[in-house]
Amino acid sequence: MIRFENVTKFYARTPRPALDDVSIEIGRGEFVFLVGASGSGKTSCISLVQREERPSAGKVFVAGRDLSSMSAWKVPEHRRKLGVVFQDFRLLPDKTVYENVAFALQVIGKKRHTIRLAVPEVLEMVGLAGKEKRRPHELSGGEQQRVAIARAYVNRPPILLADEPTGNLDPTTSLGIMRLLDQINLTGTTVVMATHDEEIVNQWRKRVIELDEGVVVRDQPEGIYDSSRPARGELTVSEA
Ligand SMILES: Nc1ncnc2c1ncn2[C@@H]1O[C@H](COP(=O)(O)OP(=O)(O)OP(=O)(O)O)[C@@H](O)[C@H]1O
Repeated sequence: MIRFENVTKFYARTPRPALDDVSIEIGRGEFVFLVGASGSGKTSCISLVQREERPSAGKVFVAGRDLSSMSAWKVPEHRRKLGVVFQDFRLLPDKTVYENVAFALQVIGKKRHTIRLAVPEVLEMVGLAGKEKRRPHELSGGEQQRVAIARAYVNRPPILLADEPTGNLDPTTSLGIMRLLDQINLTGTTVVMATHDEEIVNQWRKRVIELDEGVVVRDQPEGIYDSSRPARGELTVSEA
């Protein structure tokens, strides 16, 4: 579903690469935690999958398509295969919960009757039925993240990318968000979650890919994460 082939990413005016010869393969329906210290390259991986960035060397494939040879006009279609969730929710502050989610369908030209059916269904799924008319500032952080997940998932993309989705939330609220992402994964959606959240990673025991200074230092099924342990040089990449 997602394949990185020897991907190196340099940003302008930086001495070392953000990603250094990264090769990863993530299959359809997998749930993967992408872990590593701040600056290790997690967000860069997510940006490459979205084709917000392009590799300096190597290739990124998503759903069989080589993103480097994809023409610009095909990029919006590519992005429709992805739902994306961020640490800071990124909701439209003047729109209601319903409108925030509906907007994601309006911009891709979905018909009104489709929107009227899909939005309540996804809001029910994320546990926000009854809160359709609230604006983001009238919701808790956890509820705002649920709106963001509803917006990312309403078009049922085959891939959901989540960049530190629990980064602004307390542990109990984080657990609820993680349960929701797990539930989405159980519908067959591939989920890639970048996180520092040791508690979540260690509790859920899913595949863990660890980055350290842009290098994959660990790829482990049912892995754990200990951020206090120096990653590079102490661990080897297993054939997962
Ligand atoms: N647009 C950019 N321009 C220049 N350097 C960048 C850019 N984006 C990221 N970097 C650098 O690339 C490296 C990897 O950053 P990245 O954001 O991918 O890491 P991360 O693991 O997601 O970190 P965090 O957990 O803090 O979000 C860092 O050294 C960062 O400073």
